[in-house]
Amino acid sequence: MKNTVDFSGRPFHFIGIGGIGMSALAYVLAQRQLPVSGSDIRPSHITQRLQELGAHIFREQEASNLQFFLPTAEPASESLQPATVGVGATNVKKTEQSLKLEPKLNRATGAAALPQVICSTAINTTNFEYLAALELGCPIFHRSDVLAALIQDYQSIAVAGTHGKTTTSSMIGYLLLMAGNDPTIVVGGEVKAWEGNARLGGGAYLVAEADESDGSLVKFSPQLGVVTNIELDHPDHYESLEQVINTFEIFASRCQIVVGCIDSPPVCSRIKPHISYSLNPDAGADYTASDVVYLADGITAQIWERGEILGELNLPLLGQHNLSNALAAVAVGRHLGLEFEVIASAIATFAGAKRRFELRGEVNNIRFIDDYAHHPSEIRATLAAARQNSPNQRIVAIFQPHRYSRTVSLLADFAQCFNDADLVVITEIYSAGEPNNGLVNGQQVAQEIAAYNPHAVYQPSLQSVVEFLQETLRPNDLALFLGAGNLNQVIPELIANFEAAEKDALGEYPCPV
Ligand SMILES: CC(=O)N[C@H]1[C@@H](OP(=O)(O)OP(=O)(O)OC[C@H]2O[C@@H](n3ccc(=O)[nH]c3=O)[C@H](O)[C@@H]2O)O[C@H](CO)[C@@H](O)[C@@H]1O[C@H](C)C(=O)O
Ligand SMILES: Nc1ncnc2c1ncn2[C@@H]1O[C@H](COP(=O)(O)OP(=O)(O)OP(=O)(O)O)[C@@H](O)[C@H]1O
Ligand SMILES: C[C@H](N)C(=O)O
Repeated sequence: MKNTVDFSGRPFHFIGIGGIGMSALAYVLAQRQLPVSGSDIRPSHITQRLQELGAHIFREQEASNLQFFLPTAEPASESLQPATVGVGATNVKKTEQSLKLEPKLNRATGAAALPQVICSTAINTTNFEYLAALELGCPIFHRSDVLAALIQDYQSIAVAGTHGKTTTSSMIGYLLLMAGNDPTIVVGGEVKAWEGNARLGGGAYLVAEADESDGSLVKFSPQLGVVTNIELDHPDHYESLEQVINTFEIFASRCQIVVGCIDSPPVCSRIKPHISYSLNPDAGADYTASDVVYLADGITAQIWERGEILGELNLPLLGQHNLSNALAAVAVGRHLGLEFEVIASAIATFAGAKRRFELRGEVNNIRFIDDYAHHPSEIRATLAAARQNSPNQRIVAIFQPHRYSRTVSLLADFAQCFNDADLVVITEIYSAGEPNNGLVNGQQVAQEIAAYNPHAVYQPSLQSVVEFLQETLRPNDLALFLGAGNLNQVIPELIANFEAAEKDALGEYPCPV
């Protein structure tokens, strides 16, 4: 019999628990008082938050982690002995410390004691903890199997699309929260309103992000599906745009109702949404906007529903791409029966998700902004928003290409998406766990961009980026950090350095005697 995810009390053990999708599920299950544990090779504030909830987090990823679920702590069999194992780049060693761990988990007997092991796509089949779970006979699921089961448990809204999933799903979750529906929310980014990427509510609705990167969104059967747009973004999984479209068609066929943006040609012609939205008032969509005014701190627009005006929307986000995301949220809210006034007043206070055009600080009239853009269309949209918002500032775009597969496949598009930047800094490619195929590197990306924007330079490392920007940034610059990897780690250091330099310049520090 095919295993089904058991929410009745059997333990969950997440391999890769610190992932943005994995941790959201782990959070909700832990909040539902289910036994949750997991491991991750990268401790973070996200794993720390789960630990504070009582989840058992193993800092090393090794076969013996699973021994702690067995009623007796018999030494593992020879084949499981993880004296020294390699996990990815991490050689881990069973340590005395780990033997002292006493899991705060219920100790059922026999097979029932074994946890349901949940794996991220980032966990490959050579992972020793995964292999140990297989050998012990644990039920093994993918992250999407747990999400699919949760989606079945609620009146669910699943937000899919190549770009804008996290922003749109977070906005929908937020407006349902503000409307008093107490939703459960599972998204791919961190949102201030619920201080993270997940929230357990007591209401009937679940709002989830439906990730297409590994094709697993075809498992979901939500009442309401949203498709924001469709492009090729994961050549590591899809051979062509046609394959991406086919996957979204399967997803859409499993939704009772589909809300879609018909400004995206494949959504318009292939998904054919039941409820449509468009930035073009003449496109004949069910929802659209007119009288759009782009302000310094957001956007106002008149919102229309099937030819009738609903009223004014004040969106505290920048860029027409976010107005498009907001139209999706309005369409969903209206479909769920909310008054436009309730929707508009909620969206007016939506602060967005972290790392989505997030202002990290301002020093000496230099603004430091963090954005998750890692696809040419996302970079183009975000630079257009920055240019619109700051027509008189010098825009310095610092971009960390993300995945070798995406960079080589979309190189021609990356070359032409930085035209709105006055200066472009390109770093070495962030692997995201991919092997370096040797087909492309950051310097080549900078060279390709320079053919269209002559002010493109290559700074290979995060340290060289810091040194370069300290010499280059000047008052009235907008420093826009673009990427989904670890580039944004340099922002706090840069801000601190500029603050120190400013204090020096103001003579606030006594001169050394
Ligand atoms: C790989 C993958 O499918 N990632 C997607 C999945 O997150 P999750 O499944 O949690 O994946 P992770 O965030 O990438 O986080 C993965 C976690 O796994 C650890 N690790 C990784 C390797 C290893 O050997 N051991 C080990 O512990 C590692 O340290 C990290 O914390 O779902 C999210 C929500 O939709 C997507 O945003 C996310 O990125 C998609 C692609 C995108 O938005 O395009
Ligand atoms: N509707 C949109 N069209 C194009 N770009 C967008 C759109 N919405 C957001 N973006 C850009 O894409 C970035 C990622 O946004 P978001 O995280 O909401 O999308 P996502 O689909 O969850 O991303 P991913 O799946 O790649 O992690 C944003 O920081 C912004 O630069
Ligand atoms: C950023 C996106 N989650 C990727 O891994 O490509």
